[in-house]
Amino acid sequence: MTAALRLQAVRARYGDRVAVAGLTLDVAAGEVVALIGPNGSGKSTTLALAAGVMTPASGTVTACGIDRAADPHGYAAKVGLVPQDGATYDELTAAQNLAFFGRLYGLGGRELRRRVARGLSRVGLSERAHDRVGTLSGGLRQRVNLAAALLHDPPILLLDEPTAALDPASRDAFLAGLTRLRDDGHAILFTTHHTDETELAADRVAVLGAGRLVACGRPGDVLRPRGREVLYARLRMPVPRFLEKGLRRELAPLAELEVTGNRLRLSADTPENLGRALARVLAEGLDLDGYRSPGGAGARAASSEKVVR
Ligand SMILES: Nc1ncnc2c1ncn2[C@@H]1O[C@H](COP(=O)(O)OP(=O)(O)OP(=O)(O)O)[C@@H](O)[C@H]1O
Repeated sequence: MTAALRLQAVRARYGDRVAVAGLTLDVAAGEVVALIGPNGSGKSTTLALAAGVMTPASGTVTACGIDRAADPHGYAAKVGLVPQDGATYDELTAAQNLAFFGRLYGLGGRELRRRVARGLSRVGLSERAHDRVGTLSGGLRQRVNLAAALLHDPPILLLDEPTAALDPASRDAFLAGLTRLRDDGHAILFTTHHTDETELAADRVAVLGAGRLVACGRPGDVLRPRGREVLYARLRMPVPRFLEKGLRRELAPLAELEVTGNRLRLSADTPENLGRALARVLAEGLDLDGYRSPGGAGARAASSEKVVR
């Protein structure tokens, strides 16, 4: 695969503090790469470098073959950024926000109106075009941010913790939207603190530690301890805290259970133990909407007969 975004031996510092210490990373067209790492490991700085809003101390950054140092305007046309705190104005409507960003890219008149309408439709917000962004839910606001980043049709999309403020259902919908953009051929780099998101939405995960790439590969290979089986399921109803605690204790000999919002994650050392643990979860009366094993064949309907032998 040819790289759409290429960071080569990039270093960046704030004063004396080195934030990125010689990073080489490619993202191909039609690929989603998740950037993870502890606080302060250089994720946001890497995105700022990739977005062309920060100049590296050394190394090169190219987007679709355009060198950011040689042609900053040409480079900017190739990348769209959704910053960590969003970029939209609460007092403006969704359409006014997009028009504002369009003008920054030199668009105007009929072409601007066309792009704004298309941008809103692309993220499913045509109906809310004239609502002030401050009145929208976090998930809808994030979709306006996404439409703003895509207004100039960049082939490369960069997102800094795009799901941090979203509830689990909005997060799933947002990640599904990223997958669609990936399937349309976009190269996508996003940062996250949630490893389950990398398994669900990313083709590769890049792990940063102190500004260096410490691991890079398929999420299952990089993040899952060898030989460990993982399964995700969506719950139709939240699990009461006391039940979650009791279940976690009961499952401990077989599997580890994690519940985040309406998402449940089970991991075990063998497929058999994973199946037994899932059977216990179902026997407990937990209503699952669907389950998915990242290494497996994808989403299937939840049903005890299918998995418990
Ligand atoms: N504006 C700044 N001025 C000085 N130092 C900074 C600045 N921004 C970041 N740093 C430092 O650079 C390093 C990398 O920070 P960065 O924000 O890129 O990490 P991060 O992995 O995104 O962290 P987080 O997960 O907390 O968002 C850290 O040591 C941080 O303290």
